[in-house]
Amino acid sequence: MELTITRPDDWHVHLRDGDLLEAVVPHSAGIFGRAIVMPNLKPPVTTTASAVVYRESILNVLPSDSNFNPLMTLYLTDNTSPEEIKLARKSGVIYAVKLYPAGATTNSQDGVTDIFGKCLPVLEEMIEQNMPLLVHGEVTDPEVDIFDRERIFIDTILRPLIEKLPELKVVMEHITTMDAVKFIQSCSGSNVAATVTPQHLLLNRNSLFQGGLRPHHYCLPVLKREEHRAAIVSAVTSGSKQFFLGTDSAPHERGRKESSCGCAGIYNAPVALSLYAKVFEQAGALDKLEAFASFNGPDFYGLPRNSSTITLKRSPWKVPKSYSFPSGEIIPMSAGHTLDWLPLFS
Ligand SMILES: NC(=O)N[C@@H](CC(=O)O)C(=O)O
Ligand SMILES: [Zn+2]
Ligand SMILES: [Zn+2]
Repeated sequence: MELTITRPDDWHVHLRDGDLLEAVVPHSAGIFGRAIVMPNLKPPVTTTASAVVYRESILNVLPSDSNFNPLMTLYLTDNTSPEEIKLARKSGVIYAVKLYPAGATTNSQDGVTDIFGKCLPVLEEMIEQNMPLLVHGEVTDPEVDIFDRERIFIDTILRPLIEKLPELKVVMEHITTMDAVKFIQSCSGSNVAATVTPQHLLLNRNSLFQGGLRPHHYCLPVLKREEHRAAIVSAVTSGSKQFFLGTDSAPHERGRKESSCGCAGIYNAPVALSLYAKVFEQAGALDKLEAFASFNGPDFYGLPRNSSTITLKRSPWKVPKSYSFPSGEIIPMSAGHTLDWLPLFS
């Protein structure tokens, strides 16, 4: 059996830089037409000028026959100016601005400390320029239980923000809870959406401790209870246009994951599409995969859908145990496992 769909895009990916960039770009570019590229490098991509340079470095490592189009983002800080948003729009290569609450996740230390106090003029300019805000939706207060950080972010920051600026386009990235599902569904109109990762559709928090501590299942927001996973699966397989594909593929060198203080992030670019297909097949909703993977994202961003296609063959294939690159190894999600849907590269 084969399934041919419009070529999907990845609306949330970390391509990193240096030799890690070189190692991971071909995996994303082989499957996806476009990708929204996260700006949390060291130092972060806070200006249009640095986003343009970063984009060039991605284009430089693309396989020669690739049409992959990296859609760049700016990293929002307390000091981002409305002028920078105008420049970003004018550049023609920047498609969104990313909110990392300071301290919430990998390389977020330069993120926003007080969105209402520091960022309203920038957000108003984003409305003007029709530039979406992408949100890592977790509060950073260390007193708040890590499993509650997304829910409390919705109540204390996201809902008030959307009430204050209803015209702002907002994507809640990598949602992990039924609270987020309900919140997204409660936002009427077309301005609020969410991306969903393969790991949050397939794994619950038990997978962090299955037979021992599993650093390769650790990402942020952290995996939640089974009831949350099930709610996210129902939402994406319902056919709602408010949910779309964003892998959050986030490679870290093996030693940085398998460590006494391991980094958050799951590398899933080579397996993501196969895993999404598995989720939709298990839910009896394979007919809804194409909209989730290839239509809802571009429709939300106001971009054309891709004109090329990709074919998935229902044929078992074995995921490599690791990928080597000059400074080490990266371990993909489902490493060493057999998956059912094989993407045929075109
Ligand atoms: N998801 C993660 O666990 N990590 C991401 C950052 C992020 O998306 O929050 C990373 O950059 O490693
Ligand atoms: Zn994040
Ligand atoms: Zn991410």
